Order: sequence, then C-alpha cells, then structure tokens
Amino acid sequence: MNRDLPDVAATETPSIQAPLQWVGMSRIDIPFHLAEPGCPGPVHAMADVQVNLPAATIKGIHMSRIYRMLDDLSRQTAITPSHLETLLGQMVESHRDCETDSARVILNFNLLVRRPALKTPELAGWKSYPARLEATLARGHFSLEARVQVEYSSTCPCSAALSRQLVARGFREHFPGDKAVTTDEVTAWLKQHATLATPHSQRSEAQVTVTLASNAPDFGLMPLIDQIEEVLTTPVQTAVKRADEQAFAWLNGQNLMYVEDAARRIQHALLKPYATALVHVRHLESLHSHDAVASANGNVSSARFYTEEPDSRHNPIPQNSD
Ligand SMILES: Nc1nc2c(ncn2[C@@H]2O[C@H](COP(=O)(O)OP(=O)(O)OP(=O)(O)O)[C@@H](O)[C@H]2O)c(=O)[nH]1
Repeated sequence: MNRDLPDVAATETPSIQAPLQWVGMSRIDIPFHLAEPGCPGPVHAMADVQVNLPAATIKGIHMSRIYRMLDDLSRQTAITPSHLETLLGQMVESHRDCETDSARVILNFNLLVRRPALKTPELAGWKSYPARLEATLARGHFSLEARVQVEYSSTCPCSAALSRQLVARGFREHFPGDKAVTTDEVTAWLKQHATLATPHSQRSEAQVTVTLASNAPDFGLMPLIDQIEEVLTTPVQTAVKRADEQAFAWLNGQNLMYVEDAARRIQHALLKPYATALVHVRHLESLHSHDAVASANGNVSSARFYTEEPDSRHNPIPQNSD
C-alpha cells in the first residue's frame, strides 16, 4: 500500500450516511474459460461484480480488490459454479471493514457454437447464443441462475388455417362442380397455386432462466440450449442450401405454433431436469409491428399435459423425389 497517496475512502466519511444494497463495477470486459462441453475457447464476457455496503459511515468500498479477484478468475482454465462461489466468498471476506455480508457476480456473454445444416452433408456455420450467469452469496446462502436465449422460427397456426381456406377455395374455383380430376391435374395445380395464400411466420426468441446447484460440474448451458431447440424444432439456421431451406419449410409447416404453444412446450420439457425454469418467449410478428409474448414462471404443478394429442413435431423430413 502506498501511504503517500491520499485515500478518501479511508479518511473521509460520507455526507449522507446510509447503507447500500449493491456497490461495485459493471460491464467489465473479461475473457473466461467455461467448463462447458461443446464450447471450446474463451468467451468474451461483460462482468458485473458487486458487494453490499451495510456500514453507513464507510465512504467507499475497495473496487480494486474485487477487480483483481475477478481477474484471477479469468485465469482459470475451466470455470465451474464452485469457482463463482469461491469468488463471492473472497469478495465478502475482503470487505469485512465495510460490514459486507453479500456479493454478486453477473456474467453476460455469447456462446458461439458450430451447427450443422439440416440436410446438406458437411455444411455448417456458427451460431451465437446470448447467455447470462448470475451468482449471489447472500449472508452465506449461495444461489446461481443461468439464462440462455434461443432464436427460432414460428409460423402462425391461425394464419395457416386461413391460408388453407383460401387455397381450398381457389382449388374449387379452378375445378368447379363434381367433375373427376386426375392426380396429375391436382399435382400441377398445387405446384402452381398451393401458395396463393401463405401464413405469416417470424423470427422468435425464447429466453429461459434455470437455477443451478453450486456443486454442478458445469453450467449445463449447451444441454439446456439443445433441449429448447429440440422441443421448438425450428431453430434458426446458419449455412443453408436449397435442400436445407426446403427441410426448414417442412419443419415450419409441421410445427405451427402460437406464442403460447412455444412457452408451454419449453415449460413441459424442462419440468423434469430443472427445479425451476422461467420461460419468456417473444414472437416478433410479421403480421404487425408489435410482438406477441408469453411467460411461464416455472410453476407447472397445476398444468395438465395431454400426451394423447398427436405430435407432428418429429415427423421426418420427406425425401425430395422430383
Ligand atoms: N469506492 C469507489 N472507488 C472508486 C470509485 N470510482 C473510482 N474509484 C477508485 O477505485 C480505485 C481503487 O479503489 P481501492 O480498492 O480503494 O484502491 P486502494 O485503496 O489503492 O486499494 P486497497 O488498499 O486495497 O483498499 C481508487 O483509486 C478509487 O478512487 C467509486 O465510485 N467508488
């Protein structure tokens, strides 16, 4: 410590003496190596690190101590939940003179993952998933939340039904009366007119927050993302050729969904693996300029799931024969 330098945090008292809930730093750029299978390499995180300041007479906390602890963490080769718990314990310990008993760290970053195309062999591209880890140590109690965001495509089931009605009407107008029609005639008509009305579909977002245990070996971000994508079935793609685009069109047609359907599917899928799962979905509608949204708070005890309902989600993508 350099005693020649003035230290107002130590020599002055605040003009207004009051405890503070959180004090620290926000948006620190820092690389991290996560213990995350499927995500090699460091992630560029924006970190928030803060402690509480119960001592009303202390002017300022020790920012530099917290910064250095975070910096030490960035040197770890594979960060696990227990590393975050250790960091928070050190932050509290280093601020005993401030009567600190709570600390939190929030890491915001993107997971960049290689994803294969739906059909074309060896075609793949990079996909970015926004993620957030929030760990809190509150008077000795550690809690950890992980949040991921997944982009997908949603096609409106109501719009699809309305479109089908117009297609059927067009068909009747083209083939009036009860005259017999050959399969070739119907096929030719469909090839040209099956899209005379098309349902609206849009890029959509699912944001899911789950609670993790401090002794978990990793943060489980990729399994969570994979599970959400599997249940939604139409995650946005990276590299596509026409065969992949056609497969995507098929998947969308087989998975018409309202924003409510998407939220319920995710909630149902995460019921077993996670104690709590907060689900928030957003369809950035192309029908209008506002969004359709749905949230589920993870309390599924009152939900009923009808498993006898036919599930078209896993119909195989048909082979192209013409
Ligand atoms: N507490 C606090 N410090 C700030 C703020 N803005 C900048 N700083 C500076 O952050 C620097 C690091 O703070 P400290 O950890 O107290 O630094 P230090 O006194 O050299 O380190 P210690 O001897 O370990 O306390 C200091 O130069 C502070 O003035 C602020 O809003 N609050």
